[in-house]
Amino acid sequence: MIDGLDYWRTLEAKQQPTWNDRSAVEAASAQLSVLPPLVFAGEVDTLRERLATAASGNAFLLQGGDCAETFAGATADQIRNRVKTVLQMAVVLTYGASMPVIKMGRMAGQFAKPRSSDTETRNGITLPAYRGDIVNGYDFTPESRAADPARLVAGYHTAASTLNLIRAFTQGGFADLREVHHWNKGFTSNPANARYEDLAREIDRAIQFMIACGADFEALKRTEFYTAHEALLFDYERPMTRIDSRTGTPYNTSSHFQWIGERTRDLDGAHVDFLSRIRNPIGIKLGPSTTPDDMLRLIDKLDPAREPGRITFITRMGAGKIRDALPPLLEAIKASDATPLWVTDPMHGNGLTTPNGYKTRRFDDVVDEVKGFFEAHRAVGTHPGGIHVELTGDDVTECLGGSEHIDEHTLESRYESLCDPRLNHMQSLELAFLVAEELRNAKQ
Ligand SMILES: O=C[C@H](O)[C@H](O)COP(=O)(O)O
Ligand SMILES: C=C(OP(=O)(O)O)C(=O)O
Ligand SMILES: [Mn+2]
Repeated sequence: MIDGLDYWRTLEAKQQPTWNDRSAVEAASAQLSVLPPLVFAGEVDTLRERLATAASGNAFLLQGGDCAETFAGATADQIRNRVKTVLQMAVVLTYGASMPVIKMGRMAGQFAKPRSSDTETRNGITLPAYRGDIVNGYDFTPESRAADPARLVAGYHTAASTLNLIRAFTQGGFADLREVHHWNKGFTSNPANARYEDLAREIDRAIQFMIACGADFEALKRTEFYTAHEALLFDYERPMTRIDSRTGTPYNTSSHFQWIGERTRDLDGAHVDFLSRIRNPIGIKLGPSTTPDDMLRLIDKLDPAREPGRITFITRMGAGKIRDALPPLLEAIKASDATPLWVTDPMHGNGLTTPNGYKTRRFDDVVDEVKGFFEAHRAVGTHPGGIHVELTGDDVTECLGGSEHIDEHTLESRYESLCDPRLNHMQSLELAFLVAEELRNAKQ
């Protein structure tokens, strides 16, 4: 009989690749199962406590990173730029919220993608869809698009080196608050961002005040930084799940936090069952069709003990729908004994394809969904606890609008994402300033 951590094997597992060589997959999984864990269970417990603080209205979660990390993109420059962007956003949000901001990258493991279609057709030729670097290659050839089990182990090593650099940056002095603030001054001194100058000046005064008071800036040279990805691919997530020697309970050591995607959150499906059995804090994406009943049943299955910090709902409703779709869910939670953390993903409900063929999103729609999220929480009296965005620290042109006024034509110049469009460095900072304003209003 199969039970416990392997019970998912008896259930429907959606969005898995078609591997042609099952024995090679089993060999790769066996190899992964004896490689060192990427995170320590004690760090995961600390994160759960931090998220509990956010769920109770006393902290804010920032999750950001690529839609699909790539092996080629795991360079020092690109990792640094992403970490830097998250740190820059976090300073602005900390000030706006007057609360600690929990920093979390969609990094060091965000390699597997669910797709709307199993195949892609170009010029009459049909091949398997790209499912992320941990499964197959992006090049449109039969060889590259075939699922390759060797990529499972390559994914682990890429995650390990990415995480190593993240730890070095965030513990070794790169995260120094004064330095991060200095970078933000560079952003607001650009005339295109003059609108945010006042807020930047206020933050500046706050830091000068801290310096004058003799605040301990040594401690502010380091920061906690957590990793997260969608727990999609069983042949990676299962072997990375280990029994913690301290407590005898299972932790998925591939990252601190994993989430279940909108396409795989079926109550009776394999993903929900597997994640119900691990100790990590978990996220669940909720799209606009989610009913209060779906949501409450997910809580019963994934958090029967109602443990603070265990569940984060990441809503991705779309700017046009959030104001109608979110309040009934918030009301249902208010009337229950559950205390999830609420986070907005203003990206995945706002996709569109331009006539020239680019998958994109409008910056204005992203901002509008964030505003709708705050409005819904204000109306119901619940805590808008975080934001989840697809971003990069590079100057790509993938989302329309923002202070650089990226238009359909400009998308062609630097569109690099292999899956969904990301906010670029400037757009990410601009969003952070706008969210900081919302947080300030929410407090008033
Ligand atoms: O990142 C999310 C999904 O993988 C993505 O939105 C699916 O995109 P598709 O509709 O192009 O498959
Ligand atoms: C696949 C994703 O989102 P969702 O499951 O919300 O569509 C994602 O976060 O990249
Ligand atoms: Mn995506």
